[in-house]
Amino acid sequence: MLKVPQHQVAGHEAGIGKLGPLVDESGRFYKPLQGDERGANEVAFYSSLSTNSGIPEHIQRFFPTFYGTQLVEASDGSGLLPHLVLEDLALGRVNPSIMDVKIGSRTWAPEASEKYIQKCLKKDRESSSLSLGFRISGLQIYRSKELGFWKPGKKAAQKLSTEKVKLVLRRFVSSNTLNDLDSRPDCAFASTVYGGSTGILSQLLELKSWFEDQTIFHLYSCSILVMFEKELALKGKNPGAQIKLIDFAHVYEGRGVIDHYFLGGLCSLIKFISEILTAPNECRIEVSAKADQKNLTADNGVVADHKSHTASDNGVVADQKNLTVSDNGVVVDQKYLTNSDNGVVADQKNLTASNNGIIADLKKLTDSDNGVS
Ligand SMILES: O=P(O)(O)O[C@@H]1[C@@H](OP(=O)(O)O)[C@H](OP(=O)(O)O)[C@H](O)[C@H](OP(=O)(O)O)[C@H]1OP(=O)(O)O
Ligand SMILES: Nc1ncnc2c1ncn2[C@@H]1O[C@H](COP(=O)(O)OP(=O)(O)O)[C@@H](O)[C@H]1O
Repeated sequence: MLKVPQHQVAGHEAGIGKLGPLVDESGRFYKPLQGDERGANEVAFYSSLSTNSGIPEHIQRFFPTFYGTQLVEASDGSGLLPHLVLEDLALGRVNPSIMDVKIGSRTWAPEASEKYIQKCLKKDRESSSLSLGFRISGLQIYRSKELGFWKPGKKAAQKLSTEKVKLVLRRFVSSNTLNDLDSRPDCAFASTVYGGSTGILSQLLELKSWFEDQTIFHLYSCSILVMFEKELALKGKNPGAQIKLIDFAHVYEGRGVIDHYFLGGLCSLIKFISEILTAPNECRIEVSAKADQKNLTADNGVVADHKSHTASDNGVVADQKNLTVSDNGVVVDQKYLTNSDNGVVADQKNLTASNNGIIADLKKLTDSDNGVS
């Protein structure tokens, strides 16, 4: 018997007349295949995963197990429809706190249609994607038996300001999680959930080290699902802190190029989580938009990371140089985010001269979005 997942925090939801994922009791998660290339993309990605020698075993564990596709009764009542059959990541968790973090400052693949790009660009601008390199697509934080979960609506979660996103990363591991965002989070579970050799930070760092090398895939609009169980943490037990990569409808071939969008967003997330571990009590709640932006520009992690790559001279630099001259747009995009008032124009002129598809992207970003400074 298939039912609606109890702990879904983002994405399309099953309901009356609504197509969304379903779960069974044996621990399988059925995600309906989108009829267009998104469904085909995701199947192709999962099908290639286990046999792809470029993905080491210790990285394979970050993906849900894939059990193929199956025709099942769709949740919207439209009859039998092919679904991806995946491991149900919430199986065995009683009251999990879950956060869906969509990684990347840009969430559309290069092949996307103009209409789809506009839709994504709007969401990227209106969320923290453009400024932080990631956004919270949805979340639930377990509070207590009496209070249940704090689960802001999907749209509300996505519209959180950059400061609020940082605050939510703290609330996620706090014991004083009331409904309002004004209370100062105590970060009581930061060290057990984010920290330690098996904690979230350590897992994110492992993923990062792979993304520093891998050039097989570019994962647009992919999410990191972050999970743990507060009740276990309270009992002094292992809280089951875990990250998993999900949503591969917009995977694109890497063609020998580093996935800078994903890597940049991942570094940014790592930076904020590291900060929580090093300074769990330093929580600035009120910061003016301008100060916030300054802070991001100077200290956003995406930038810092690129700086450190540059300084470390480890091949990424050469890569970035190639990317710049080969009109890839990634580096320029980073520049755009970093120094919107310098250098970018020259670069964009070069790019425009080369007249490829990426220029159009940059134009969109430039013409209509030069308020990011
Ligand atoms: O339609 P919406 O507004 O729910 O958008 C979906 C997004 O939900 P959101 O509201 O941004 O959380 C949804 O985002 P999340 O997975 O929820 O982060 C996807 O971006 C989805 O696109 P696709 O199926 O991956 O191509 C988006 O679906 P499409 O409408 O583009 O198919
Ligand atoms: N394998 C899984 N097991 C459990 N929950 C999942 C799994 N995959 C996704 N989810 C839940 O469903 C949500 C949406 O998943 P996603 O693949 O992004 O769908 P969509 O393409 O509709 O956006 C996630 O935020 C998560 O809560």
